Amino acid sequence: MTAQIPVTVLTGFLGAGKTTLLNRILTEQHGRKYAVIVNEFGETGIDNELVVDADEEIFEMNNGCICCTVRGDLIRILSGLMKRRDFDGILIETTGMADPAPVAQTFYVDQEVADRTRLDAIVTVVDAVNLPTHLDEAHEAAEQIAFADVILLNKVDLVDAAGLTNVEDRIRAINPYAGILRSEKCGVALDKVLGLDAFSLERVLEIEPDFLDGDHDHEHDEDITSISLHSETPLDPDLFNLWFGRLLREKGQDILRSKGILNFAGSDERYVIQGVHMLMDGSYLGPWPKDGLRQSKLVFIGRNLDSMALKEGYEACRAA
Ligand SMILES: Nc1nc2c(ncn2[C@@H]2O[C@H](COP(=O)(O)OP(=O)(O)OP(=O)(O)O)[C@@H](O)[C@H]2O)c(=O)[nH]1
Repeated sequence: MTAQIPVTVLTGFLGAGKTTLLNRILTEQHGRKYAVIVNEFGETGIDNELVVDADEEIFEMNNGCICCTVRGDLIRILSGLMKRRDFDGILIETTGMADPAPVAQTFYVDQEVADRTRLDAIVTVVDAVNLPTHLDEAHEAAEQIAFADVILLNKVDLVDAAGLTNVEDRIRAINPYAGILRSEKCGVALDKVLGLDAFSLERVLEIEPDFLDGDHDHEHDEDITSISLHSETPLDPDLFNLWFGRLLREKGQDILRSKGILNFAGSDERYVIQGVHMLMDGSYLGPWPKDGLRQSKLVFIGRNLDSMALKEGYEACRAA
């Protein structure tokens, strides 16, 4: 019998640091090759462009949540990968809104996948700043912690010691078993997150006795939606930063996550903008492809999103 390929699921709420961890894994010298599957909540894929340009092939699954409508896609991608086997492991980055249970279920209830792969661990990245709010407002945040084999308590640079203890207490109340590693920018030794052989079916059955029954009945917070904006006209960087900064200051409670790749007038590089609630961050990512279209794309995920106002605000940032 051929060895089962280990699969690591990277999960965690919107903006916690999953792509940061994925990039860390892909850039570090470990001599292993990974197939990477990235799933996003918004219909416009941004993450595949934010994942470092490593040798690894990236399979993108957009327009739906990995735990719901696109599970068939996941099985298809996994089946295709199984035929090749030219890699040592599979990494799956879920959307920030995913419930990890049905993702884990795929590795047990689909026979072909179950025979050829082995769920090594569910690694949950936690945003030390926003976890308390996320736990109060979205049940997915608690599910991601409950199913974790390892938890990265990330963004420790932004929270004081008392705040970190408080967040750790909340994590422990949901999952007393998983190891908690404190991190800044997901800077942990990779042997603490990969090759752990940590996923335990028994523990999962304790949390969810019908885990092996196939269909997983779960609901998402219907209030959380996404809006994607696109344009080919270059944007004025000053106008954009002014608008975006004010938007997050005023609506950052409701705008849980924002991210984009922008075509700024006067620059040949792609500009990446990142927002997690009110915190924003931006940097140049490298040149646009030589003969490709320079299309800006911006995605908002949150509650009560006013698509008209967002569209108008964005369009007003066009360079003259
Ligand atoms: N200050 C600080 N910022 C961080 C840290 N880790 C990640 N970030 C920033 O947080 C933002 C979100 O990080 P990502 O890695 O894209 O988060 P994600 O979980 O992949 O986000 P989604 O996939 O959209 O849910 C980015 O701007 C990161 O640079 C950290 O430890 N400290």
